[in-house]
Amino acid sequence: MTPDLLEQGAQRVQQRAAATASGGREAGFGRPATPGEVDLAHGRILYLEDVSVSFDGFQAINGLSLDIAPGELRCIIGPNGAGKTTMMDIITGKTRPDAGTVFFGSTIDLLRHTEAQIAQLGIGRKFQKPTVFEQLTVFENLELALGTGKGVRASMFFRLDSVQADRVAEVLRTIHLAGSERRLAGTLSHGQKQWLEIGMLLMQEPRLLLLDEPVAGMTDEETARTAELFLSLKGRHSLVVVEHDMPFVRSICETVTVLCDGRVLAQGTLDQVQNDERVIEVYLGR
Ligand SMILES: Nc1ncnc2c1ncn2[C@@H]1O[C@H](COP(=O)(O)OP(=O)(O)OP(=O)(O)O)[C@@H](O)[C@H]1O
Repeated sequence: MTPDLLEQGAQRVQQRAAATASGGREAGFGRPATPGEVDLAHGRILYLEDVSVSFDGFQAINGLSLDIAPGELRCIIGPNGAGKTTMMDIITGKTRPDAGTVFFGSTIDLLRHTEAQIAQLGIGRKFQKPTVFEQLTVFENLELALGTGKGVRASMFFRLDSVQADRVAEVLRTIHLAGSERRLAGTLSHGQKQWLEIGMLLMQEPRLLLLDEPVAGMTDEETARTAELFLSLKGRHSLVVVEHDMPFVRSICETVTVLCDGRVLAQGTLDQVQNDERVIEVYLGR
């Protein structure tokens, strides 16, 4: 364990003591926190310590510790079955670990929140396959993600308030779909559908985005534009990207984490981890 992790663990013990004395309110326990309340005082937006989960006796995650800084763009790589998807499932509340700690900022214990609450807290997840509404326009998909509560077909751009309209326009530019807002989503290319789905997540202004193999199936040009997109999101959002495409990883990431057998095997620049004997062994030696 790094000194950093030790220090944070000690801080959480203190917070737990405060939570006991106060009914948990100060520490953010026992109540759904609201978006925007993420406490970044300790320089971590996401923090996992010693997380484990097994399925029918198989240890899919095995003492996994990881922390992500606010605004960071982190890539997670690892061989098939390393536990990457299970890790995302744990962060988003889909899978409950048997042991360990998972915090959003310093005070929000994600293990005390439901999957729906975690999404509302500002953690957006994108699965590998695009899941946009193909029969709706690009604009309608984004509007739906805004959750205006209006009927989809009845909703028109000018009915949004100016802040919402500005937000849609900004997201359209960010995802390279400005000028395509009236197109049916079903007519978009695979890459454009992926960008639209990312845009739908951005409408919720997430603090943290979890992206599972975002460039799988994309053309080289779409992959390059996705790299630009992610680099433009970094800073304002934190991104955790699971990806097998190494040239893409190289184009976006400063720090790469290698998972294997449900834990962190190595971490560093892509060059550092690619030259690590243990990493070479798990990628080539099996
Ligand atoms: N619900 C489950 N029940 C049983 N085993 C599971 C379950 N979910 C995951 N596993 C197992 O846990 C291990 C980790 O799976 P996971 O999907 O997290 O790996 P991954 O790193 O995402 O792999 P890939 O790169 O192939 O997507 C695998 O051996 C998988 O078969």
